[in-house]
Amino acid sequence: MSVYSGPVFDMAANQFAVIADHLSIPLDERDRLLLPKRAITVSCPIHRDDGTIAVFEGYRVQHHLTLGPTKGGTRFAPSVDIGEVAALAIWMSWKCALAGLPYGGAKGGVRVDLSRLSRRELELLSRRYMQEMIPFVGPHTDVMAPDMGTNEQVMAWFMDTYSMYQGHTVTEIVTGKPVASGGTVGRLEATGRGVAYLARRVLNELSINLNGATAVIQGFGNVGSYAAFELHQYGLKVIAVADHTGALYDKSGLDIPALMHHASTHGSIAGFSNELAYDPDQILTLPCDVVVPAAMERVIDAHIAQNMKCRVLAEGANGPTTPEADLVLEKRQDEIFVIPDILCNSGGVVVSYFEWVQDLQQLFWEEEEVTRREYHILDRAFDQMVKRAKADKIPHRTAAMAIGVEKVRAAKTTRGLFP
Ligand SMILES: NC(=O)C1=CN([C@@H]2O[C@H](COP(=O)(O)OP(=O)(O)OC[C@H]3O[C@@H](n4cnc5c(N)ncnc54)[C@H](OP(=O)(O)O)[C@@H]3O)[C@@H](O)[C@H]2O)C=CC1
Ligand SMILES: O=C(O)CCC(=O)C(=O)O
Repeated sequence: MSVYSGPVFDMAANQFAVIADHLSIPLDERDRLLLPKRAITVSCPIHRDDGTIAVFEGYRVQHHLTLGPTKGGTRFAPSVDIGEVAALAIWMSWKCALAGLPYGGAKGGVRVDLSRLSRRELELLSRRYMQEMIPFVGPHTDVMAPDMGTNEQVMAWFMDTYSMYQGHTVTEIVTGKPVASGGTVGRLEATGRGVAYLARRVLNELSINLNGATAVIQGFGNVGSYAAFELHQYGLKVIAVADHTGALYDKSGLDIPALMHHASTHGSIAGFSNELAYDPDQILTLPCDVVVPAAMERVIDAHIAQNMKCRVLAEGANGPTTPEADLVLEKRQDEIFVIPDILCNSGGVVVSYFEWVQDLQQLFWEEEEVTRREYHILDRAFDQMVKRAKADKIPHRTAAMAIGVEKVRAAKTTRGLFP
């Protein structure tokens, strides 16, 4: 029996089967492409503030090393298990290949409820996780980054722990670090910025006026808040936002800069306004122009997909749409334009790549250059996806993944890994 199981892994495997059928990949090649190269499980003991010892389980899955080091975020959340991490690593592979980055996919995480950790305990856990991973990561082996539940500070602790072990500063071991510790300008905003940029591109192509267009955002962390901010800057009204504490709705548009300030000082959107409180279960089906899921996987099921009333689904989260929902959205593709996750949220890893390149060269770029290059890569991948979808008469997700899988397969084939 495989160690990889669970609904998120099944989803990644199911999507891959669709692509493999579409590309007529022989059955005996499929496991080699799908199953991860390495999966590492570690125990991370820490001394709690009350003097007791607690042990947290950590994971890192490296999907393939064919194109270069593996690359991907680290998630701290109660849901984390090896199946979820493996699925996220596989998606990273198709995402990096679609964007043309010299990486395989990876993902890591610790199963932990952050609401139960003090800042000191979080630092100990972050450092212990990296310490346990030292034999398996490196600037040319596997480069970590933030994901749900981790941020610039956690990346700085990772980098510091690795550097102390090496005896010198190794900024290129992780990306998404603070600029003060070798990070790049523009990484903090990159994922949300990319989501908003692509959503705007689709709105323009659909001839929808940005001024007065409306958006709904689920998740108000790194991705959701910066996507909301950029859409707001473009002139859209962000009419609803949700995080795990609840939702806010204002048909005339929420004050996004004020909400970002509130969320950064209070840790969530709770307490921003009682009058604007709304049912979080209803927000994905609100009538609007753009829906951005930017929280968890599998939030859009077939029922929600059937009831969505948006023109653009811009997937900020990884894996927000179930395969059953994809079948519904395929039938509704003239009504709803799907920008699939591996394209839509790829601005994050694209700018992580720029951060790694800058750290390796010790030559740092201006923000204008970072963002211009990010948008160039997103536009190129978007064009390739749309062209492929039209040519093969397939949904956008199938097209985007087919391009990614083909590139990985071509690299494996030319290196001689297949007979
Ligand atoms: N960070 C990055 O650069 C990238 C992230 N992604 C993906 O984007 C998604 C979000 O990541 P990121 O923004 O970094 O994570 P964060 O931890 O910064 O934010 C996650 C947000 O989702 C909210 N949330 C969690 N559970 C729910 C729920 N059940 N309903 C509504 N909201 C919920 C959180 O609320 P609360 O804070 O109240 O818990 C928080 O607002 C993930 O799928 C991640 O894999 C993809 C590419 C890059
Ligand atoms: O920035 C990176 O390296 C990875 C970001 C990430 O985890 C993702 O794209 O899902």
